[in-house]
Amino acid sequence: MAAEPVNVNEFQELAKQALPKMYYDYFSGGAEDQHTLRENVEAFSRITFQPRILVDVSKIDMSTTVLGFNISSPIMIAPTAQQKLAHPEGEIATARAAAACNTIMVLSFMSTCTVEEVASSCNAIRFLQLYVFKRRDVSAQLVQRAERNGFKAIVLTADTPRLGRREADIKNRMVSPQLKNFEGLISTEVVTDKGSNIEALASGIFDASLSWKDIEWLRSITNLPILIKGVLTCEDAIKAVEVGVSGIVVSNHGARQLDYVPATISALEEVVLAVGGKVPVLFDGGIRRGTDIFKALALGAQAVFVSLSPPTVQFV
Ligand SMILES: Cc1cc2nc3c(=O)[nH]c(=O)nc-3n(C[C@H](O)[C@H](O)[C@H](O)COP(=O)(O)O)c2cc1C
Ligand SMILES: CC(C)CC(=O)C(=O)O
Repeated sequence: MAAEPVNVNEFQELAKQALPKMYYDYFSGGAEDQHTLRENVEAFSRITFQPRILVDVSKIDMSTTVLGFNISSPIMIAPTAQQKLAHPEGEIATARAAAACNTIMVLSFMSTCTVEEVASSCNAIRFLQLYVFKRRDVSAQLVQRAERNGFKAIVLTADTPRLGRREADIKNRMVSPQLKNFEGLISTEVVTDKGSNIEALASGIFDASLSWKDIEWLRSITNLPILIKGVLTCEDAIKAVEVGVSGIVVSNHGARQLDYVPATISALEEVVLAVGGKVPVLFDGGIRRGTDIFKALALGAQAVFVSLSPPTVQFV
């Protein structure tokens, strides 16, 4: 029998063997040259520690609080779309994992299980990630369904006016299934014989005109706290605080959007300094080990998101 995997990279290798190439490439790939994809991981390896010795570490409490919710450790689950492509139980299995770990799951707006299915599957603390569609009424309906079903916050993804150019998806003609959340509302089943169907889907339905003024619109349709995901600069961090968001997520979307943006760990400190403790700063991108999380916390993140790409989804 093969030895048990002992780290995320080894899980990823197993996922590569288990998944159809089209899906593995979708889950693991980045945009264009994948420069930022590599940098997200490599920038962590350039940060080293100055350890102090003879400190009593016999009792460790890793629990923390995010938006008033106590979680067992500063590790939350990032929104990742279409999880049933990796495992038949999809986002329900992820929610159960979040509940078992006593942490927060952010459900992707483009999930394969509905908000109702996820809500009734377990008592995990759930936030909903939001994409704003050209059909604003569809986005609004989903936000309101999430609110009715006990979701606790909205995480507005602000780095995806169009989908990043993911060349593996173009070559594979990546397909996009009909997403159950939108049945009867809008079709997500795009069929194009050219390139990535998922890219065609995003350019067809995502509202590329989304801008700062729309935070006001979002506030008008929900009472939930709003976090903004995709901040990489002090300028945008200051704006986010000015428009009154409840939290900021430093993220480059796992390097799947604009290539050649900085590794997120390189952008974290300037955002933390600009925010000055006014709202919590969360972080994702390139985390593969506990020491990566320690580095993000040391640079001022309140907690991190890890993405459940195939490594974990397939084998939890
Ligand atoms: C397969 C996959 C799907 C994703 N889907 C979404 C999504 O639907 N919404 C979103 O805001 N971010 C999405 N992301 C980005 C993640 O939330 C997160 O920002 C990123 O994966 C963190 O980087 P990491 O993968 O290196 O941990 C996705 C990432 C992956 C890998
Ligand atoms: C369906 C996609 C728009 C989901 C996403 O955000 C991603 O694949 O990065």
